[in-house]
Amino acid sequence: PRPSASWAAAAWFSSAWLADSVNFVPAGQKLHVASGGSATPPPPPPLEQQRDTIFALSSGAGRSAVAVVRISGPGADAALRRLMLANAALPPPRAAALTSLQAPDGTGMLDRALVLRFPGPRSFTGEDCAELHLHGSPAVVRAVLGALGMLRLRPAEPGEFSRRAFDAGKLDLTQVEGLADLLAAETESQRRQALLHSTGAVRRQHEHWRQTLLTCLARLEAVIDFGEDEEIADDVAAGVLPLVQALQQEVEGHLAAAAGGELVRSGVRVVIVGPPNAGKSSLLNLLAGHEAAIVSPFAGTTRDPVTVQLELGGVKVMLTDSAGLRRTQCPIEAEGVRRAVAAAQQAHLVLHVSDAAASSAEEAPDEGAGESMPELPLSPHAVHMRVVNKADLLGSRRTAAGPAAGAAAAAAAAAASSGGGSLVPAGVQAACVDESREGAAAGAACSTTAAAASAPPRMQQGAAPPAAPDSADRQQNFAAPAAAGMHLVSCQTGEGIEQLVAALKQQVLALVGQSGDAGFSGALVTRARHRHHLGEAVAAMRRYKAAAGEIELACEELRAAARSLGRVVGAIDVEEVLSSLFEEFCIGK
Ligand SMILES: Nc1nc2c(ncn2[C@@H]2O[C@H](COP(=O)(O)OP(=O)(O)OP(=O)(O)O)[C@@H](O)[C@H]2O)c(=O)[nH]1
Ligand SMILES: [Mg+2]
Repeated sequence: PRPSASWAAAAWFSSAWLADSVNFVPAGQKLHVASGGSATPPPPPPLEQQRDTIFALSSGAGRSAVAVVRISGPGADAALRRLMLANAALPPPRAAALTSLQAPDGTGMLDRALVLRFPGPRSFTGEDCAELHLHGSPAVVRAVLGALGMLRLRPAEPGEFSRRAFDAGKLDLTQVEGLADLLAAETESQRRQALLHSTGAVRRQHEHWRQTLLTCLARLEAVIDFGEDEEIADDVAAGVLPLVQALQQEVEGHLAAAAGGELVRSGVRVVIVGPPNAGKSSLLNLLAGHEAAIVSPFAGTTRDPVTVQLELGGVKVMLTDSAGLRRTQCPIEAEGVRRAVAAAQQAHLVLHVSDAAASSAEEAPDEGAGESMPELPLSPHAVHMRVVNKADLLGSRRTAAGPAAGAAAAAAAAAASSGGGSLVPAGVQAACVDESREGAAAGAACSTTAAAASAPPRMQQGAAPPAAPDSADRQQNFAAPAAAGMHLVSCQTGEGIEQLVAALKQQVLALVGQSGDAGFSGALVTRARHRHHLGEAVAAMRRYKAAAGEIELACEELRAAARSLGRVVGAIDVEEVLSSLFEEFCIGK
Protein backbone atom coordinates (compact mmCIF):
# COMPACT_ATOMS: atom_id res chain seq x y z
CA PRO A 1 0.00 0.00 0.00
CA ARG A 2 1.07 3.55 -0.65
CA PRO A 3 2.37 5.50 2.30
CA SER A 4 -0.04 8.08 3.62
CA ALA A 5 -1.09 10.65 1.12
CA SER A 6 0.88 13.15 3.09
CA TRP A 7 3.78 12.47 0.78
CA ALA A 8 2.22 14.34 -2.03
CA ALA A 9 3.61 17.04 0.18
CA ALA A 10 7.07 17.06 -1.22
CA ALA A 11 5.95 18.24 -4.64
CA TRP A 12 3.63 20.82 -3.16
CA PHE A 13 6.33 21.94 -0.81
CA SER A 14 8.97 22.41 -3.49
CA SER A 15 6.63 24.39 -5.68
CA ALA A 16 5.61 26.51 -2.71
CA TRP A 17 9.27 27.22 -2.16
CA LEU A 18 9.87 28.11 -5.78
CA ALA A 19 6.96 30.48 -5.69
CA ASP A 20 8.36 32.24 -2.66
CA SER A 21 10.37 35.36 -2.97
CA VAL A 22 14.01 35.74 -2.13
CA ASN A 23 13.07 36.95 1.31
CA PHE A 24 11.09 33.90 2.23
CA VAL A 25 11.56 33.24 5.93
CA PRO A 26 10.17 30.00 7.24
CA ALA A 27 8.18 30.58 10.42
CA GLY A 28 10.23 30.01 13.53
CA GLN A 29 13.53 30.56 11.75
CA LYS A 30 15.93 33.41 12.08
CA LEU A 31 14.97 36.62 10.40
CA HIS A 32 17.31 37.37 7.55
CA VAL A 33 18.46 40.86 6.89
CA ALA A 34 20.52 42.40 4.17
CA SER A 35 24.16 42.93 4.88
CA GLY A 36 24.63 46.16 6.72
CA GLY A 37 21.09 46.16 8.16
CA SER A 38 20.18 45.39 11.73
CA ALA A 39 18.54 42.18 12.85
CA THR A 40 15.09 42.39 14.42
CA PRO A 41 13.87 39.34 16.32
CA PRO A 42 10.66 37.91 14.89
CA PRO A 43 7.56 38.76 16.97
CA PRO A 44 5.97 35.78 18.72
CA PRO A 45 2.93 34.46 16.84
CA PRO A 46 -0.34 35.88 18.16
CA LEU A 47 -2.17 33.47 20.46
CA GLU A 48 -5.13 33.11 18.12
CA GLN A 49 -2.77 31.94 15.41
CA GLN A 50 -1.30 29.18 17.52
CA ARG A 51 -1.46 25.91 15.77
CA ASP A 52 -4.27 23.48 16.01
CA THR A 53 -3.66 19.81 16.70
CA ILE A 54 -3.63 17.49 13.72
CA PHE A 55 -3.83 13.75 13.29
CA ALA A 56 -3.46 11.22 10.48
CA LEU A 57 -2.87 7.59 9.73
CA SER A 58 0.86 7.58 9.04
CA SER A 59 1.21 3.95 8.00
CA GLY A 60 -0.15 2.53 4.76
CA ALA A 61 -3.86 2.21 4.16
CA GLY A 62 -5.51 -1.20 4.17
CA ARG A 63 -5.07 -4.25 6.38
CA SER A 64 -1.79 -4.65 8.22
CA ALA A 65 -0.41 -6.06 11.47
CA VAL A 66 0.10 -2.61 12.95
CA ALA A 67 -1.24 0.81 11.97
CA VAL A 68 0.33 4.01 13.25
CA VAL A 69 -1.78 7.09 13.90
CA ARG A 70 0.19 10.24 14.56
CA ILE A 71 -0.98 13.32 16.48
CA SER A 72 0.86 16.65 16.54
CA GLY A 73 0.08 19.94 18.20
CA PRO A 74 -0.55 21.53 21.58
CA GLY A 75 -3.57 19.30 22.23
CA ALA A 76 -1.74 15.98 21.75
CA ASP A 77 -1.47 15.09 25.45
CA ALA A 78 -5.03 16.20 26.20
CA ALA A 79 -6.28 13.99 23.37
CA LEU A 80 -4.35 11.03 24.76
CA ARG A 81 -5.83 11.60 28.23
CA ARG A 82 -9.34 11.60 26.75
CA LEU A 83 -8.68 8.29 24.99
CA MET A 84 -7.13 6.56 28.01
CA LEU A 85 -8.92 5.22 31.07
CA ALA A 86 -9.52 7.91 33.68
CA ASN A 87 -7.10 6.40 36.17
CA ALA A 88 -4.33 5.69 33.64
CA ALA A 89 -1.26 7.93 33.66
CA LEU A 90 0.25 9.29 30.47
CA PRO A 91 3.28 7.26 29.46
CA PRO A 92 6.66 8.95 30.08
CA PRO A 93 8.26 10.71 27.09
CA ARG A 94 9.61 8.42 24.36
CA ALA A 95 8.57 5.21 26.14
CA ALA A 96 6.01 2.83 24.75
CA ALA A 97 3.10 1.91 26.99
CA LEU A 98 0.44 -0.72 26.37
CA THR A 99 -2.87 1.04 26.88
CA SER A 100 -6.59 0.51 26.46
CA LEU A 101 -8.01 3.20 24.21
CA GLN A 102 -11.60 4.20 24.98
CA ALA A 103 -14.16 5.96 22.81
CA PRO A 104 -14.61 9.50 24.16
CA ASP A 105 -18.41 9.21 23.81
CA GLY A 106 -18.44 6.35 26.31
CA THR A 107 -19.33 3.66 23.80
CA GLY A 108 -16.54 1.36 24.97
CA MET A 109 -13.06 0.25 24.15
CA LEU A 110 -11.56 1.11 20.76
CA ASP A 111 -8.40 -1.00 20.84
CA ARG A 112 -5.56 -2.14 23.02
CA ALA A 113 -2.61 -0.22 21.64
CA LEU A 114 0.94 0.90 22.21
CA VAL A 115 1.08 4.61 22.92
CA LEU A 116 4.13 6.86 22.70
CA ARG A 117 4.58 10.52 23.57
CA PHE A 118 7.18 12.90 22.15
CA PRO A 119 6.82 16.20 24.00
CA GLY A 120 8.02 19.20 21.96
CA PRO A 121 10.48 20.39 20.99
CA ARG A 122 12.12 16.95 20.92
CA SER A 123 9.76 15.54 18.34
CA PHE A 124 9.55 15.22 14.56
CA THR A 125 7.45 18.37 14.19
CA GLY A 126 8.94 20.22 17.15
CA GLU A 127 5.46 20.21 18.73
CA ASP A 128 3.95 17.82 21.27
CA CYS A 129 3.43 14.58 19.36
CA ALA A 130 1.87 11.22 20.12
CA GLU A 131 1.76 7.95 18.27
CA LEU A 132 -0.87 5.26 18.59
CA HIS A 133 0.28 1.83 17.37
CA LEU A 134 -3.00 0.08 16.69
CA HIS A 135 -4.06 -3.29 15.39
CA GLY A 136 -3.97 -2.61 11.69
CA SER A 137 -7.50 -3.40 10.56
CA PRO A 138 -9.51 -0.81 8.66
CA ALA A 139 -12.25 -0.99 11.33
CA VAL A 140 -9.88 -0.21 14.22
CA VAL A 141 -8.22 2.60 12.30
CA ARG A 142 -11.59 4.05 11.32
CA ALA A 143 -12.84 3.94 14.93
CA VAL A 144 -9.73 5.64 16.34
CA LEU A 145 -9.65 8.33 13.65
CA GLY A 146 -13.35 8.94 14.32
CA ALA A 147 -12.65 9.31 18.03
CA LEU A 148 -9.89 11.85 17.38
CA GLY A 149 -12.29 13.78 15.16
CA MET A 150 -14.81 13.84 18.05
CA LEU A 151 -12.13 15.47 20.21
CA ARG A 152 -12.04 18.37 17.75
CA LEU A 153 -8.62 17.55 16.43
CA ARG A 154 -8.19 18.25 12.72
CA PRO A 155 -7.24 15.64 10.09
CA ALA A 156 -3.80 16.62 8.75
CA GLU A 157 -3.38 18.03 5.26
CA PRO A 158 -0.98 16.16 2.93
CA GLY A 159 2.57 16.73 4.14
CA GLU A 160 1.46 18.81 7.10
CA PHE A 161 3.64 16.98 9.65
CA SER A 162 6.72 17.58 7.48
CA ARG A 163 5.67 21.15 6.85
CA ARG A 164 5.52 21.69 10.61
CA ALA A 165 8.92 19.99 10.98
CA PHE A 166 10.34 22.40 8.40
CA ASP A 167 8.70 25.40 10.04
CA ALA A 168 10.21 24.38 13.35
CA GLY A 169 13.65 24.19 11.71
CA LYS A 170 13.80 20.41 12.25
CA LEU A 171 14.29 19.74 8.56
CA ASP A 172 15.62 21.83 5.72
CA LEU A 173 14.19 21.67 2.24
CA THR A 174 16.60 19.01 0.98
CA GLN A 175 15.75 16.82 3.98
CA VAL A 176 12.05 17.17 3.31
CA GLU A 177 12.68 16.21 -0.31
CA GLY A 178 14.95 13.36 0.77
CA LEU A 179 12.30 12.10 3.15
CA ALA A 180 9.73 12.08 0.37
CA ASP A 181 12.20 10.21 -1.85
CA LEU A 182 12.97 7.74 0.92
CA LEU A 183 9.30 6.90 1.31
CA ALA A 184 8.97 6.46 -2.45
CA ALA A 185 12.25 4.52 -2.84
CA GLU A 186 11.87 1.31 -4.81
CA THR A 187 15.51 0.48 -5.53
CA GLU A 188 18.74 0.29 -3.58
CA SER A 189 20.23 3.33 -5.31
CA GLN A 190 17.08 5.36 -4.60
CA ARG A 191 17.20 4.34 -0.94
CA ARG A 192 20.84 5.35 -0.55
CA GLN A 193 20.43 8.64 -2.37
CA ALA A 194 17.31 9.54 -0.41
CA LEU A 195 19.07 8.74 2.87
CA LEU A 196 21.91 11.04 1.91
CA HIS A 197 19.42 13.87 1.50
CA SER A 198 17.08 13.08 4.39
CA THR A 199 19.85 12.82 6.95
CA GLY A 200 21.12 16.31 6.20
CA ALA A 201 24.34 15.49 4.32
CA VAL A 202 23.25 17.70 1.45
CA ARG A 203 22.35 20.54 3.76
CA ARG A 204 25.75 20.32 5.45
CA GLN A 205 27.51 20.43 2.09
CA HIS A 206 25.57 23.49 0.99
CA GLU A 207 26.16 25.19 4.30
CA HIS A 208 29.88 24.55 3.94
CA TRP A 209 29.87 26.07 0.45
CA ARG A 210 27.84 29.03 1.59
CA GLN A 211 30.13 29.57 4.53
CA THR A 212 33.11 29.75 2.15
CA LEU A 213 31.32 32.43 0.14
CA LEU A 214 30.38 34.38 3.23
CA THR A 215 33.97 34.27 4.45
CA CYS A 216 35.14 35.68 1.11
CA LEU A 217 32.42 38.30 1.25
CA ALA A 218 33.37 39.30 4.77
CA ARG A 219 36.95 39.96 3.70
CA LEU A 220 35.89 42.10 0.75
CA GLU A 221 33.32 44.02 2.78
CA ALA A 222 35.95 44.78 5.38
CA VAL A 223 37.98 46.48 2.68
CA ILE A 224 34.94 48.54 1.70
CA ASP A 225 33.90 49.33 5.27
CA PHE A 226 37.32 50.30 6.47
CA GLY A 227 38.33 52.09 3.27
CA GLU A 228 41.68 50.35 2.96
CA ASP A 229 43.96 51.67 0.27
CA GLU A 230 43.91 50.21 -3.20
CA GLU A 231 46.92 48.00 -2.70
CA ILE A 232 45.36 46.22 0.25
CA ALA A 233 42.09 45.94 -1.65
CA ASP A 234 43.93 44.25 -4.53
CA ASP A 235 45.68 41.90 -2.13
CA VAL A 236 42.40 40.89 -0.48
CA ALA A 237 40.73 40.39 -3.88
CA ALA A 238 43.70 38.30 -5.07
CA GLY A 239 43.39 36.13 -1.95
CA VAL A 240 39.66 35.61 -2.41
CA LEU A 241 39.70 34.75 -6.12
CA PRO A 242 41.23 31.23 -5.86
CA LEU A 243 38.74 30.34 -3.13
CA VAL A 244 35.81 31.36 -5.32
CA GLN A 245 37.29 29.57 -8.33
CA ALA A 246 37.82 26.35 -6.39
CA LEU A 247 34.28 26.52 -5.07
CA GLN A 248 32.92 27.17 -8.56
CA GLN A 249 34.71 24.08 -9.88
CA GLU A 250 33.43 21.95 -7.02
CA VAL A 251 29.84 23.01 -7.59
CA GLU A 252 30.26 22.50 -11.35
CA GLY A 253 31.46 18.96 -10.62
CA HIS A 254 28.28 18.22 -8.69
CA LEU A 255 26.20 19.79 -11.44
CA ALA A 256 27.86 17.51 -13.98
CA ALA A 257 26.69 14.53 -11.90
CA ALA A 258 23.18 15.96 -11.64
CA ALA A 259 21.78 13.96 -14.53
CA GLY A 260 22.75 10.75 -12.73
CA GLY A 261 21.10 11.86 -9.51
CA GLU A 262 17.89 12.75 -11.29
CA LEU A 263 17.96 9.46 -13.22
CA VAL A 264 18.22 7.46 -10.00
CA ARG A 265 15.01 9.12 -8.84
CA SER A 266 13.07 8.86 -12.08
CA GLY A 267 14.48 5.60 -13.45
CA VAL A 268 16.48 4.96 -16.61
CA ARG A 269 14.26 4.68 -19.70
CA VAL A 270 15.32 1.81 -21.93
CA VAL A 271 13.37 1.33 -25.17
CA ILE A 272 13.52 -1.71 -27.45
CA VAL A 273 13.14 -0.84 -31.14
CA GLY A 274 13.61 -2.72 -34.38
CA PRO A 275 11.81 -4.18 -37.35
CA PRO A 276 8.70 -6.30 -36.87
CA ASN A 277 9.19 -9.86 -35.72
CA ALA A 278 12.79 -9.32 -34.62
CA GLY A 279 11.91 -10.67 -31.17
CA LYS A 280 11.54 -7.38 -29.30
CA SER A 281 8.62 -8.57 -27.21
CA SER A 282 10.38 -11.88 -26.59
CA LEU A 283 13.37 -9.95 -25.25
CA LEU A 284 11.20 -7.77 -23.02
CA ASN A 285 9.52 -10.85 -21.55
CA LEU A 286 12.84 -12.54 -20.97
CA LEU A 287 14.30 -9.50 -19.18
CA ALA A 288 11.10 -8.91 -17.21
CA GLY A 289 10.85 -12.54 -16.17
CA HIS A 290 7.18 -12.77 -17.14
CA GLU A 291 4.95 -12.64 -20.20
CA ALA A 292 4.29 -8.90 -20.17
CA ALA A 293 3.97 -8.51 -23.97
CA ILE A 294 2.26 -10.69 -26.57
CA VAL A 295 4.66 -12.70 -28.71
CA SER A 296 3.48 -14.09 -32.03
CA PRO A 297 4.94 -15.14 -35.37
CA PHE A 298 2.91 -12.42 -37.10
CA ALA A 299 4.82 -9.26 -37.96
CA GLY A 300 3.17 -6.20 -36.42
CA THR A 301 1.93 -7.86 -33.22
CA THR A 302 2.88 -5.13 -30.78
CA ARG A 303 1.08 -1.81 -31.17
CA ASP A 304 0.98 -0.01 -27.82
CA PRO A 305 4.31 0.41 -26.06
CA VAL A 306 4.51 -2.07 -23.17
CA THR A 307 6.58 -0.95 -20.18
CA VAL A 308 7.87 -3.04 -17.31
CA GLN A 309 9.92 -1.92 -14.35
CA LEU A 310 13.20 -3.64 -13.54
CA GLU A 311 16.05 -3.13 -11.14
CA LEU A 312 19.47 -3.39 -12.75
CA GLY A 313 22.51 -2.97 -10.54
CA GLY A 314 20.24 -1.41 -7.91
CA VAL A 315 18.97 1.19 -10.39
CA LYS A 316 15.34 1.58 -11.42
CA VAL A 317 14.91 0.82 -15.12
CA MET A 318 11.73 1.34 -17.14
CA LEU A 319 11.99 -1.09 -20.05
CA THR A 320 9.64 -0.45 -22.97
CA ASP A 321 8.82 -2.74 -25.87
CA SER A 322 7.52 -0.99 -28.95
CA ALA A 323 5.82 -1.67 -32.26
CA GLY A 324 7.99 -3.03 -35.07
CA LEU A 325 9.20 -0.13 -37.21
CA ARG A 326 7.92 -0.25 -40.77
CA ARG A 327 5.77 1.72 -43.19
CA THR A 328 2.29 0.36 -43.12
CA GLN A 329 -1.14 1.09 -44.56
CA CYS A 330 -2.79 0.05 -41.31
CA PRO A 331 -3.60 3.23 -39.37
CA ILE A 332 -3.53 1.43 -36.03
CA GLU A 333 -0.13 -0.06 -36.65
CA ALA A 334 1.07 3.30 -38.00
CA GLU A 335 0.05 4.89 -34.71
CA GLY A 336 1.98 2.15 -32.91
CA VAL A 337 5.05 2.99 -35.00
CA ARG A 338 4.62 6.69 -34.21
CA ARG A 339 4.51 5.86 -30.52
CA ALA A 340 7.54 3.62 -30.84
CA VAL A 341 9.51 6.46 -32.45
CA ALA A 342 8.34 8.88 -29.75
CA ALA A 343 9.35 6.44 -26.99
CA ALA A 344 12.77 5.92 -28.58
CA GLN A 345 13.30 9.67 -28.73
CA GLN A 346 12.69 9.91 -24.99
CA ALA A 347 14.94 6.98 -24.13
CA HIS A 348 18.17 7.17 -22.23
CA LEU A 349 19.20 3.86 -23.73
CA VAL A 350 17.96 2.31 -26.97
CA LEU A 351 18.20 -1.40 -27.67
CA HIS A 352 18.16 -1.90 -31.46
CA VAL A 353 16.96 -5.45 -31.94
CA SER A 354 17.18 -7.19 -35.28
CA ASP A 355 16.61 -10.70 -36.57
CA ALA A 356 19.87 -12.44 -37.43
CA ALA A 357 18.18 -14.84 -39.79
CA ALA A 358 16.07 -12.29 -41.65
CA SER A 359 19.08 -10.09 -42.23
CA SER A 360 21.43 -12.65 -43.65
CA ALA A 361 23.20 -11.73 -46.82
CA GLU A 362 20.32 -12.59 -49.14
CA GLU A 363 17.71 -10.70 -47.08
CA ALA A 364 19.71 -7.68 -46.04
CA PRO A 365 18.36 -4.42 -47.43
CA ASP A 366 20.20 -3.20 -50.47
CA GLU A 367 22.29 -0.07 -50.41
CA GLY A 368 19.65 2.21 -51.85
CA ALA A 369 16.88 0.95 -49.65
CA GLY A 370 18.21 2.77 -46.62
CA GLU A 371 17.74 6.14 -48.27
CA SER A 372 14.03 5.66 -48.78
CA MET A 373 13.52 4.68 -45.18
CA PRO A 374 12.13 7.30 -42.86
CA GLU A 375 14.45 8.71 -40.25
CA LEU A 376 14.34 7.59 -36.67
CA PRO A 377 15.65 10.75 -35.05
CA LEU A 378 17.26 9.59 -31.83
CA SER A 379 18.90 11.67 -29.21
CA PRO A 380 22.65 11.67 -29.68
CA HIS A 381 22.84 11.77 -25.89
CA ALA A 382 21.17 8.39 -25.59
CA VAL A 383 23.19 5.19 -25.40
CA HIS A 384 22.59 2.79 -28.28
CA MET A 385 23.12 -0.94 -28.08
CA ARG A 386 22.60 -3.46 -30.83
CA VAL A 387 21.04 -6.81 -30.20
CA VAL A 388 20.99 -9.39 -32.95
CA ASN A 389 18.38 -11.95 -31.98
CA LYS A 390 17.59 -15.49 -33.13
CA ALA A 391 21.21 -16.61 -33.02
CA ASP A 392 19.86 -20.14 -32.91
CA LEU A 393 18.72 -19.78 -36.52
CA LEU A 394 22.23 -18.91 -37.67
CA GLY A 395 23.69 -22.25 -36.78
CA SER A 396 23.61 -23.87 -40.22
CA ARG A 397 24.80 -20.71 -41.98
CA ARG A 398 27.71 -20.48 -39.64
CA THR A 399 28.82 -24.00 -40.40
CA ALA A 400 28.05 -23.70 -44.12
CA ALA A 401 29.81 -20.43 -44.84
CA GLY A 402 32.15 -20.13 -41.90
CA PRO A 403 32.50 -17.50 -39.22
CA ALA A 404 32.68 -14.61 -41.63
CA ALA A 405 29.19 -15.27 -42.94
CA GLY A 406 27.84 -15.34 -39.41
CA ALA A 407 29.56 -12.11 -38.56
CA ALA A 408 28.31 -10.55 -41.78
CA ALA A 409 24.79 -11.70 -41.02
CA ALA A 410 24.95 -10.19 -37.57
CA ALA A 411 26.39 -6.97 -38.94
CA ALA A 412 23.73 -6.82 -41.65
CA ALA A 413 21.05 -7.43 -39.06
CA ALA A 414 22.42 -4.62 -36.95
CA ALA A 415 22.55 -2.39 -40.00
CA ALA A 416 18.92 -3.21 -40.71
CA SER A 417 17.93 -2.06 -37.26
CA SER A 418 20.13 0.97 -36.89
CA GLY A 419 20.86 1.92 -40.46
CA GLY A 420 24.55 2.44 -39.92
CA GLY A 421 27.73 0.84 -38.86
CA SER A 422 28.49 2.88 -35.79
CA LEU A 423 27.33 2.05 -32.31
CA VAL A 424 25.80 5.45 -31.74
CA PRO A 425 23.92 6.28 -34.90
CA ALA A 426 23.61 9.98 -35.55
CA GLY A 427 20.22 10.78 -37.04
CA VAL A 428 19.67 7.11 -37.22
CA GLN A 429 18.19 5.86 -40.44
CA ALA A 430 16.22 3.14 -40.14
CA ALA A 431 14.74 0.65 -38.50
CA CYS A 432 11.77 1.12 -40.65
CA VAL A 433 11.16 -1.45 -43.33
CA ASP A 434 8.78 -0.55 -46.10
CA GLU A 435 6.06 -3.16 -45.88
CA SER A 436 5.02 -2.98 -49.51
CA ARG A 437 8.50 -2.60 -51.01
CA GLU A 438 9.99 -5.29 -48.82
CA GLY A 439 7.24 -7.63 -49.98
CA ALA A 440 8.72 -10.99 -50.70
CA ALA A 441 11.44 -10.79 -48.10
CA ALA A 442 8.98 -9.88 -45.35
CA GLY A 443 6.60 -12.56 -46.48
CA ALA A 444 9.36 -15.10 -46.56
CA ALA A 445 10.55 -14.15 -43.13
CA CYS A 446 7.02 -14.27 -41.80
CA SER A 447 6.13 -17.60 -43.31
CA THR A 448 9.43 -19.13 -42.25
CA THR A 449 8.93 -17.97 -38.70
CA ALA A 450 5.29 -18.97 -38.73
CA ALA A 451 6.22 -22.45 -39.89
CA ALA A 452 8.91 -22.66 -37.26
CA ALA A 453 6.54 -21.45 -34.56
CA SER A 454 3.93 -24.03 -35.38
CA ALA A 455 6.53 -26.79 -35.34
CA PRO A 456 7.62 -28.42 -32.10
CA PRO A 457 10.19 -26.34 -30.24
CA ARG A 458 13.15 -28.43 -31.30
CA MET A 459 12.36 -27.72 -34.92
CA GLN A 460 12.63 -23.98 -34.29
CA GLN A 461 16.36 -24.35 -34.06
CA GLY A 462 16.50 -23.94 -37.81
CA ALA A 463 15.29 -25.61 -41.00
CA ALA A 464 18.43 -27.67 -41.35
CA PRO A 465 19.72 -28.91 -38.00
CA PRO A 466 22.83 -26.87 -37.29
CA ALA A 467 26.10 -28.52 -36.52
CA ALA A 468 25.65 -26.85 -33.12
CA PRO A 469 28.99 -25.21 -32.57
CA ASP A 470 29.86 -25.15 -28.91
CA SER A 471 29.58 -21.86 -27.14
CA ALA A 472 33.33 -21.20 -27.23
CA ASP A 473 33.09 -21.51 -30.99
CA ARG A 474 30.25 -19.05 -31.14
CA GLN A 475 32.13 -16.60 -29.01
CA GLN A 476 35.00 -16.82 -31.41
CA ASN A 477 32.81 -16.55 -34.50
CA PHE A 478 31.14 -13.42 -33.23
CA ALA A 479 34.04 -11.79 -31.51
CA ALA A 480 34.11 -9.05 -34.14
CA PRO A 481 30.49 -7.83 -33.87
CA ALA A 482 30.54 -8.11 -30.08
CA ALA A 483 33.60 -5.90 -29.97
CA ALA A 484 31.73 -3.42 -32.14
CA GLY A 485 29.02 -3.21 -29.49
CA MET A 486 26.69 -5.87 -30.84
CA HIS A 487 25.17 -8.63 -28.82
CA LEU A 488 24.23 -11.82 -30.54
CA VAL A 489 21.49 -13.48 -28.53
CA SER A 490 18.71 -15.98 -28.78
CA CYS A 491 15.57 -15.30 -26.82
CA GLN A 492 14.65 -18.86 -27.52
CA THR A 493 17.72 -20.66 -26.19
CA GLY A 494 18.92 -17.93 -23.84
CA GLU A 495 22.25 -17.72 -25.61
CA GLY A 496 24.00 -14.40 -25.03
CA ILE A 497 21.30 -13.10 -22.69
CA GLU A 498 23.50 -13.17 -19.61
CA GLN A 499 26.18 -11.14 -21.39
CA LEU A 500 23.56 -8.73 -22.71
CA VAL A 501 22.15 -8.18 -19.22
CA ALA A 502 25.68 -7.59 -17.87
CA ALA A 503 26.38 -5.05 -20.62
CA LEU A 504 23.03 -3.39 -20.06
CA LYS A 505 23.68 -3.14 -16.35
CA GLN A 506 27.07 -1.58 -17.01
CA GLN A 507 25.52 1.04 -19.29
CA VAL A 508 22.76 1.81 -16.79
CA LEU A 509 25.27 2.27 -13.99
CA ALA A 510 27.38 4.50 -16.23
CA LEU A 511 24.28 6.58 -17.02
CA VAL A 512 23.65 7.26 -13.33
CA GLY A 513 27.30 8.07 -12.84
CA GLN A 514 28.36 4.95 -11.04
CA SER A 515 31.27 2.92 -12.27
CA GLY A 516 32.83 -0.16 -10.79
CA ASP A 517 31.42 -2.19 -7.94
CA ALA A 518 31.64 0.52 -5.30
CA GLY A 519 28.23 0.95 -3.74
CA PHE A 520 26.18 3.83 -5.05
CA SER A 521 26.34 6.60 -2.52
CA GLY A 522 23.96 9.02 -4.21
CA ALA A 523 24.26 12.36 -5.89
CA LEU A 524 23.97 15.73 -4.24
CA VAL A 525 21.86 17.15 -7.05
CA THR A 526 18.72 15.12 -7.61
CA ARG A 527 16.10 17.61 -8.74
CA ALA A 528 15.69 20.31 -11.33
CA ARG A 529 15.23 22.75 -8.44
CA HIS A 530 18.70 21.99 -7.07
CA ARG A 531 20.18 22.18 -10.55
CA HIS A 532 18.55 25.56 -11.15
CA HIS A 533 19.83 27.16 -7.95
CA LEU A 534 23.29 25.66 -8.22
CA GLY A 535 23.45 26.82 -11.85
CA GLU A 536 22.60 30.34 -10.68
CA ALA A 537 25.30 30.13 -8.01
CA VAL A 538 27.90 29.08 -10.60
CA ALA A 539 26.80 31.90 -12.94
CA ALA A 540 27.21 34.41 -10.12
CA MET A 541 30.67 33.09 -9.29
CA ARG A 542 31.63 33.43 -12.96
CA ARG A 543 30.40 37.02 -12.94
CA TYR A 544 32.37 37.59 -9.76
CA LYS A 545 35.56 36.82 -11.65
CA ALA A 546 34.63 39.29 -14.37
CA ALA A 547 33.76 41.98 -11.85
CA ALA A 548 36.74 41.42 -9.55
CA GLY A 549 38.10 44.92 -10.26
CA GLU A 550 34.89 46.56 -9.05
CA ILE A 551 34.81 45.47 -5.47
CA GLU A 552 31.19 46.50 -4.73
CA LEU A 553 29.94 44.70 -7.84
CA ALA A 554 32.03 41.65 -7.00
CA CYS A 555 30.52 41.56 -3.49
CA GLU A 556 27.05 41.66 -5.00
CA GLU A 557 27.85 38.58 -7.11
CA LEU A 558 29.09 36.68 -4.08
CA ARG A 559 25.91 37.58 -2.25
CA ALA A 560 23.87 36.34 -5.22
CA ALA A 561 25.80 33.06 -5.23
CA ALA A 562 25.25 32.63 -1.47
CA ARG A 563 21.54 33.38 -1.88
CA SER A 564 21.25 30.73 -4.59
CA LEU A 565 22.94 28.13 -2.39
CA GLY A 566 20.66 29.18 0.46
CA ARG A 567 17.64 28.63 -1.72
CA VAL A 568 18.57 24.99 -2.21
CA VAL A 569 18.18 24.31 1.51
CA GLY A 570 15.49 26.93 2.03
CA ALA A 571 17.37 29.47 4.15
CA ILE A 572 19.00 32.73 3.17
CA ASP A 573 20.85 34.13 6.15
CA VAL A 574 22.64 37.13 4.76
CA GLU A 575 22.96 38.25 8.33
CA GLU A 576 25.63 35.62 8.77
CA VAL A 577 27.93 37.88 6.77
CA LEU A 578 28.00 40.18 9.75
CA SER A 579 29.04 37.52 12.20
CA SER A 580 31.67 36.27 9.76
CA LEU A 581 33.01 39.76 9.52
CA PHE A 582 33.37 40.06 13.28
CA GLU A 583 34.96 36.68 13.54
CA GLU A 584 37.56 37.41 10.91
CA PHE A 585 38.59 40.90 11.84
CA CYS A 586 39.41 42.46 15.14
CA ILE A 587 37.15 45.48 15.24
CA GLY A 588 38.91 47.04 18.18
CA LYS A 589 42.17 47.25 16.38
N1 LIG B 1 14.03 -19.05 -33.48
C1 LIG B 1 13.81 -18.02 -32.71
N2 LIG B 1 12.62 -17.40 -32.73
C2 LIG B 1 12.43 -16.35 -31.94
C3 LIG B 1 13.44 -15.85 -31.11
N3 LIG B 1 12.95 -14.77 -30.46
C4 LIG B 1 11.68 -14.62 -30.86
N4 LIG B 1 11.36 -15.57 -31.76
C5 LIG B 1 10.10 -15.74 -32.44
O1 LIG B 1 9.95 -14.66 -33.33
C6 LIG B 1 8.57 -14.34 -33.46
C7 LIG B 1 8.38 -12.86 -33.22
O2 LIG B 1 8.71 -12.59 -31.88
P1 LIG B 1 8.18 -11.29 -31.14
O3 LIG B 1 8.88 -11.24 -29.85
O4 LIG B 1 6.71 -11.23 -31.14
O5 LIG B 1 8.76 -10.20 -32.12
P2 LIG B 1 8.52 -8.62 -32.12
O6 LIG B 1 9.79 -7.99 -32.56
O7 LIG B 1 7.99 -8.20 -30.82
O8 LIG B 1 7.45 -8.45 -33.25
P3 LIG B 1 6.40 -7.26 -33.47
O9 LIG B 1 5.69 -6.99 -32.18
O10 LIG B 1 5.51 -7.80 -34.51
O11 LIG B 1 7.17 -6.08 -33.96
C8 LIG B 1 7.84 -15.22 -32.46
O12 LIG B 1 7.33 -16.33 -33.16
C9 LIG B 1 8.92 -15.67 -31.51
O13 LIG B 1 8.65 -16.93 -30.94
C10 LIG B 1 14.71 -16.51 -31.12
O14 LIG B 1 15.67 -16.15 -30.44
N5 LIG B 1 14.82 -17.58 -31.94
MG1 LIG C 1 6.24 -7.29 -30.31
